[in-house]
Parts: sequence; C-alpha cells; structure tokens
Amino acid sequence: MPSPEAPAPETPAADTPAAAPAADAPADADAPALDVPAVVAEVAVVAVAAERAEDTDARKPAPAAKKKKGARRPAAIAPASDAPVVLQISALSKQFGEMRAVDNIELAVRTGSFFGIVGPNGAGKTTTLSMVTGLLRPDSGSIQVNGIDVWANPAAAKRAIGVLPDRLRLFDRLTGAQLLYYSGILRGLDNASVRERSADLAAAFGLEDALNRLVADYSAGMTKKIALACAMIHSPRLLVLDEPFEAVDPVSAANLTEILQKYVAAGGTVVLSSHGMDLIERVCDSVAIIVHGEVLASGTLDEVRGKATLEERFVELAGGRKAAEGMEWLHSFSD
Ligand SMILES: Nc1ncnc2c1ncn2[C@@H]1O[C@H](COP(=O)(O)OP(=O)(O)OP(=O)(O)O)[C@@H](O)[C@H]1O
Repeated sequence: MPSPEAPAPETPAADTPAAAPAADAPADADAPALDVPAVVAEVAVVAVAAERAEDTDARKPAPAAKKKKGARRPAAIAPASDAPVVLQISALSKQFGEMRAVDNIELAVRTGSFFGIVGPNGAGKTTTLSMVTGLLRPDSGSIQVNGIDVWANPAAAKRAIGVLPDRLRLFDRLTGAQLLYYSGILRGLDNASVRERSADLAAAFGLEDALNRLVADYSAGMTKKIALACAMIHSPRLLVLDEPFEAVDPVSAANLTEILQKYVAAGGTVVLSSHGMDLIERVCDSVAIIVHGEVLASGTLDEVRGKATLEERFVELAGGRKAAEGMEWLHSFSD
C-alpha cells in the first residue's frame, strides 16, 4: 500500500469539489467556495493558544453565559425563509421486512443552517441520514442536495456532502495521516492541499500526536474525530453527521462545536443527529423530532419547542416517560 509520501494521482480539476463547479452544478454553484481549511486553521490556532494559556480562568465560560436551572437557552438564529434549500427530502420511505423504519419523511434544510435531528432509539434517524448520504437506497421518495438528486446522480451529489456515518467503518489499518491523505486524494484534492488541510484538521482536533498511529489503535473518541476530519477535508457544502459527539470528551466537543459553528457562519450547512438535547439547543437553529419513522415536529428551535424545553417537547412527542415500576428482583442482590 502506498504511503502518504506517494505522489497524488492526477485528477481532472473540474471533477474536484475544491475546483471549478461541475457542469451539472446547481444554480448557486457560483457562490464563493467555502473556505473550510481557513475556518479549521483559525480554530486550530485558538485551540493551541488556549491550551498554552497560563491563565486557565480565561477558558472558563463568562458568568453571563451560565444557564440558570430551568431557564431556556436562546435559540441560534435560523437562516432567512428565502435562503436556498441545500437539502430537500421528499416523501422518503424505507421498510425493513414488515417494519416501516422511515415513513414518508419531508424535510427542507436551508443553506447556513445548523439542523438537529432528534428521536428515540430506533426512530429512524440513522436510516434517514444513510439514505440522504447515498449509503442506503430508499424504497421511495427523493433527496436533493444542492439541487442534485442523490440517487439519480450520486457522484455529483456526494461531492457536495461530507459524511460521518453512525457505524464507523474506516480503513483502520491505515494511520490517521494516511486516512486523511486518501480521503483528500479520493475527493480530488492535490497533494499540497491535502497535506496543508490534514495539518490544520489534526491541530483543530488535537490529533497531531496520533497521526502516525494506526486508526485501529485509536480510542472511540479519537476515531470519531479522525472520521470527522476526513468528512471535512474536501470543503463540502453539507455536512451530515450521525451522533458526532458520542464518545467525544467535553473539551474536544467544545472545539468541534466551534469548528462546526464557524463552518456554518462561512456558509456551510450541518445536519446532525444527537441524543444530547442540551447540545442541540445550544448549537442548532432548527430541529426535527422523528418518532417511529415520522417527522412529528420540525422548524426553528423556537417553533418546535414552543414554551417548553426541547427535552420536554421531545418526551411529550415520544409518548412520555415510562414509570420505573417492577424489577423488584433488581433490588434483591444475588449475594
Ligand atoms: N439493516 C436493517 N435491517 C433491519 N432493520 C433495520 C436495519 N437498519 C435499521 N433497522 C431498524 O429500523 C429502525 C430504525 O433504525 P435506526 O437505526 O434508523 O434508528 P435510530 O433513530 O438511528 O436509532 P438510535 O437512536 O438507537 O441510533 C429500527 O427498528 C431498526 O431496528
């Protein structure tokens, strides 16, 4: 297997996500290219500086930012209602045997949105996101990314998407550096860009010291971070992240959140699924609640949660909590 030292294969520039728009690019392809590396580099500098700062108080949240118990977080501002739709899901369904995992889902996500998808275990979130990213074929319905039909024109659509799938299947016999290298090269980046972006991403995610180790030897959180770095290396217009914060430590999660917020501020769009209601309320401007494969609520965070918290609204739509009755046997210990 060639090492990252190997020269990059020549790739037609017009076929690269970082180069000129493809002939079938959507109407807004003239928009300035997303400068994800700049965003990541900036966060990397901030992260390193913060780590070196002697005054650790500087990293504590300002008192004003503290959330009072029971108080609702103000919602992030959602894109304007006339902002272009970057992800359109129409009448999407998927059945496994008798089980309808995704049932006629409709969703529209606008450019510049930080969009959260929440739902109980088995609600259909991963199934939906897998269909959106071209990993699982829908039974019916359609998905458009940046105006391109994902299942009619998968190669073009995938150039616009960065994916962090739920069950990570990485080439884990590669080192982190090799994995980043091949992710970039396979997305059509040139050698120099891959190296520069890899260094920026490694610094931003705190993976510099791990780059020469096999990914198979990474912890769960490190694996998540290298997978996310691979998803971002080609500056996609849309990042689809299934449980990105699972197994990630709080400091790394804060770094990651900052990277994603800056990516969104620069015109990117993030769709993520999470069970962390607090995190969704903190970072997302819009949200959808999926239960039993159906979207029961969607819109801006304030539209969905109303006067309640997102967690209260979620519990209400998911059918309420089950009282912890029975299981007395659990209190009669085995010894
Ligand atoms: N390949 C498959 N074959 C059969 N059933 C499947 C398959 N993939 C998913 N399912 C079923 O589809 C339903 C939705 O699963 P999915 O993984 O999309 O849920 P989820 O909302 O992502 O759950 P979680 O929060 O637990 O990750 C579940 O009942 C699951 O068992």
